[in-house]
Amino acid sequence: MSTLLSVRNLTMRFGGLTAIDDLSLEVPAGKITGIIGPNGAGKTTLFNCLTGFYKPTTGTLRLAHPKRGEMRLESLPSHRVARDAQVVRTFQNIRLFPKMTVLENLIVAQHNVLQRASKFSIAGLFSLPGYRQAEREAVARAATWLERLQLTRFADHAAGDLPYGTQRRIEIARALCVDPVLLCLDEPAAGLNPRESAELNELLLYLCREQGVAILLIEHDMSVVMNVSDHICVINYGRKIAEGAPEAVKNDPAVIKAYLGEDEEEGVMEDYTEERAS
Ligand SMILES: Nc1ncnc2c1ncn2[C@@H]1O[C@H](COP(=O)(O)OP(=O)(O)OP(=O)(O)O)[C@@H](O)[C@H]1O
Repeated sequence: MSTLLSVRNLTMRFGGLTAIDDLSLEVPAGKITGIIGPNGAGKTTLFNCLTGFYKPTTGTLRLAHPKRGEMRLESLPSHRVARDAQVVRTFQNIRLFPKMTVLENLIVAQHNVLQRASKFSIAGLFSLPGYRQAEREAVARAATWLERLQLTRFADHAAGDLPYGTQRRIEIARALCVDPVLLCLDEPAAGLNPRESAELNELLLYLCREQGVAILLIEHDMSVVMNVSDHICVINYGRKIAEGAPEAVKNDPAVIKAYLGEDEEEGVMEDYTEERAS
């Protein structure tokens, strides 16, 4: 499988604090790559560097865009990372527009396409045919993803009135509306109950296996990350301490030590995984 994203020697400093420390990793196309690590390890900072929220102190982020060729994410502003590189993220905290309907949330996400079609207001203002066509396509794209994610029945509900697990699913549907080349999910299982976590597993596997979406997944819930990831990269204090298949990573002494401290026995990570899964 070809490399989609290549992170090389990434460092991000905030004053005297080094949140990411010379990190290198490869993200393959069409696979799920898990990023795990204890609190404060630098996981979200990595996403912030990838998506243009932070400009890395040093290092390169090369995206092999299937249509545009190589793109250097570290030099793009955040709106261009989403619009041109099609690297899209969700956040730890749900950021839907709670009073808008689910369908409206998914249409707003396509504002780049609609704005272009509106010729920056004039065509939109007069509802010219090109703009109406773009609007129809935006609604159709939203309806497709709502159906694929089994959310159609909620299309006209206010997003903020829906259960937490459903809102998380809507956030993912919204991100999918911009046809991501790489979908970055920041703790999508946070706040979900075990049934919702199991449904999330199915959804992530469906997106990857059936829709070919490459996913970069930050997750603390081991019942999700260990079950769906093809490859896991473990970071601690901004440095990569292990990587590999889930089975290898969860038995890695450096990972067990990072999560549970010096004195724990091997295999506790496995117990932890099973405990979270049950
Ligand atoms: N804008 C910022 N200014 C200063 N320090 C920051 C900033 N953003 C992150 N940090 C620090 O960088 C380190 C890594 O934080 P980050 O949020 O990336 O960790 P994380 O692995 O995502 O943690 P968690 O699992 O708790 O979400 C932390 O020490 C954090 O306080």
